[in-house]
Amino acid sequence: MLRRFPMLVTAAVRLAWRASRADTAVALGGNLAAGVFTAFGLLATSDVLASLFAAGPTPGRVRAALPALALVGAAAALRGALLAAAGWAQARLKPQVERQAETRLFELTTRVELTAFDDHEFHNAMRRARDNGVPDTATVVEMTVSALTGAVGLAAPAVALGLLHPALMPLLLVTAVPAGWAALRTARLRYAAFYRLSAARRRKFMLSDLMAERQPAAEVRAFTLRGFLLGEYDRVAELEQRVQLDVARRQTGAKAAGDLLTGAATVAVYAALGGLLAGGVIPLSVAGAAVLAIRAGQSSLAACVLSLNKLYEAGLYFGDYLNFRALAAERLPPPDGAAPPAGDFGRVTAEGVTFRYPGAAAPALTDVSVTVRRGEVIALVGENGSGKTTLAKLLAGLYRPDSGTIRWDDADLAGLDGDALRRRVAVIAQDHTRWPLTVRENIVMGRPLDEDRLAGAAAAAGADRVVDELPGGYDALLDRRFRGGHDLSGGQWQRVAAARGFYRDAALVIFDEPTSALDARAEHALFERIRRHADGRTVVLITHRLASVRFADRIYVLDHGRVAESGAHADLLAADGLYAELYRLQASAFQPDPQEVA
Ligand SMILES: Nc1ncnc2c1ncn2[C@@H]1O[C@H](COP(=O)(O)OP(=O)(O)OP(=O)(O)O)[C@@H](O)[C@H]1O
Repeated sequence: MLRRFPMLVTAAVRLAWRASRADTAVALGGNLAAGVFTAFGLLATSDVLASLFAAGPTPGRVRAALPALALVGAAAALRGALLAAAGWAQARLKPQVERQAETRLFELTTRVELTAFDDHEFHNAMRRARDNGVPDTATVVEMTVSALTGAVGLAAPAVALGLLHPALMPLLLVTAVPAGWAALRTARLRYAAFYRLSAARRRKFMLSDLMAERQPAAEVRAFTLRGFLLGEYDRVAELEQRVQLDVARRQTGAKAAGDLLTGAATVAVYAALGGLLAGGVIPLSVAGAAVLAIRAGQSSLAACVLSLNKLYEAGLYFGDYLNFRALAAERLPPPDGAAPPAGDFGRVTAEGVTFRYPGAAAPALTDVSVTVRRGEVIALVGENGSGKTTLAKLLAGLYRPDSGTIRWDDADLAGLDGDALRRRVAVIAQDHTRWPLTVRENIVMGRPLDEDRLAGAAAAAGADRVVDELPGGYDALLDRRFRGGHDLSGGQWQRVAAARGFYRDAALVIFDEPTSALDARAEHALFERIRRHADGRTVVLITHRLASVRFADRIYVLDHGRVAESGAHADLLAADGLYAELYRLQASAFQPDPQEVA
C-alpha cells in the first residue's frame, strides 16, 4: 500500500487537476485549511478547560473562559464553511473526472491496431478497465481527497496533543494501526476475488446477453437452448457465489480482529492517560482536552481508514485502468505516419505478404502478391477460410503484414498515417455492422451529408426501395429496441451496407461478399453497378458467385492463404486448375436435369 499510495495519489490528483483546476484546488485547499482550524479549536478548548478548572468562584471562571470559548466557536464556524466549500468542489469533481477517464479510454479503444481485438488479454484488460476502472477513477479522486481530509483531521488533534504534552501524540497513533490493517486486508481480499473472477464474469455477461438480448432470442428458442444456457449460467454463477462467500467469511474475520485490537489499543491509551494524570505529568485540564482530542482524532481516524480502504480498493481497479491505458498505448499505430500520396493512385500492390493473426497456429496469408490498377476490378475467390477477407483488410490498411509490403503506387502503407489512408478506402465487410442509427446515418457514416449523393448511393445499391417502404424514409431508426425503431431483412441490410460503399466515394473500394443475401435480380444489378463504379477507382471484389466474377479484370484464386492461380476468367478456365473446378461445380448446379427437361 505504501509503495502504491504515492503513485495513486499523484495519478488521481493529476487527473482531477486536468478535469477542473478550480474544483481540485478548492477541494484540497479547503480540507487542509479546515484541519488547521480543527487543531486551533482543540487548543482553544484546552484553554477553556484550563479556565474552568482554575481555582476561584465559578462565575469568574466562566467569564475567564469566554474569550477562549469565542475562539472555539469561530474556529468551528470557519471549519464548517471551509468543509462545505470543499465538499461542494469534491462533488463537482466526480462527474468531471469520470467523463475525462471514459473519454480517454474510448480515445484509445477506437485507435488501437485492429489486431488488439483478436487478443483475449486485451479484451480482459479492457473489460476490467471499462466496467470497474472508469467508475472507480472518480472514487479514487474522491477518496484521495477524503483520505487527505481524514489525515488532516487526524494530524490536527495529534499536533494539538503534541502541543499539550509530547507524550500524548503517539498514544493517538497507536489506535490507528489495527483499524488500518483490517481495512487494507478486506480491500485486498475483495480485489483478489474480483481478479480471479474476471474471466468467469465476462462469460457470465456473455451468457446473460445471449439469454436477454433481442438478436439471439429467436435462435435460443429455435434450437431449444434455454436449458443449456441456464445450466452454463448456473455453473459460472455457482463459482462466483462460492468465491464471494469465501471472501465474506475472511473479510468478517479480518474486521473482527481489527475491531478487537482497536478496542484493546483504546483501553491502553486511556490507561496511559490515567497514568500520566495520576503521576502529575499533566494537569486535569490537559487530560480533559486530550480526551476530546483523542475522540476527535479517532473519529477522523475512522473516516480516514474508511477512505483509505475505499481508496486502496478503488486504487486497484484504477491501477487496471492505468495498466490498460499503457497496454493500449503500446498497440497504437506509429504516430508519425506520412500522408498518403495526393490525388488518385495508379496502383495498389501487395508483394510477398505474410500475415498471422495473434495467437493463431498458422499464418492466414503466406507470401501473397497481388496488383490492382486504377479502373480495374479484381476478384478474390477461393474456398472458406482461404484468406480472402484477411487479404482485403491488409490492402485497406486495417492490418499490417508481418512481412512483405503493401504499396499505394510507391508509398509503403507501413509508413502512412492509418486514418488518412482509410479515409480514402471503403470497406463493405462481409459481417458489416447493423448500426443502431437512422438509415441516413447508416449510409453517410460520419461523412458530410450530401442529399444528392445519398440518393445516388442508395439507388446504386438498391437501398432506395428499402427506404421507400420505411415509414420514416431516411430518418427511420434501424433498431427495434428503441421506440419507433425498425428492423430490416438480411438482404435489405446488405443493400444499405453496399450504399455506404457507394456514398463514400473512395479511391479503393472493397466489397466483401456484397450479394450473399441478395435476391437474383438485386445481385445482378449490384454486380453491374460495381463494374461501373470501378471507373476511375479501384475495386476489390470478394465473392463465391463465380458467374459474377467473369467480368473482373483479374481473378486471384486463394488456397490455404496462398495465391494458387491468377488471371482472367477465360485463362483460368483454360488452365483447368482450382478455379475451373470450382466454376464447373457451380455451373453444374444450373444445368437442366435431363429428366426435368423431358
Ligand atoms: N480474427 C481472427 N483471428 C484468428 N484467425 C482468424 C481471424 N479471422 C480469420 N481467421 C482465420 O484466418 C483464415 C482466413 O480467414 P478469412 O476470413 O480471411 O477467410 P475467407 O477466405 O475470407 O473465408 P470465407 O470465404 O469463409 O469468408 C481462416 O483460417 C480463419 O480461421
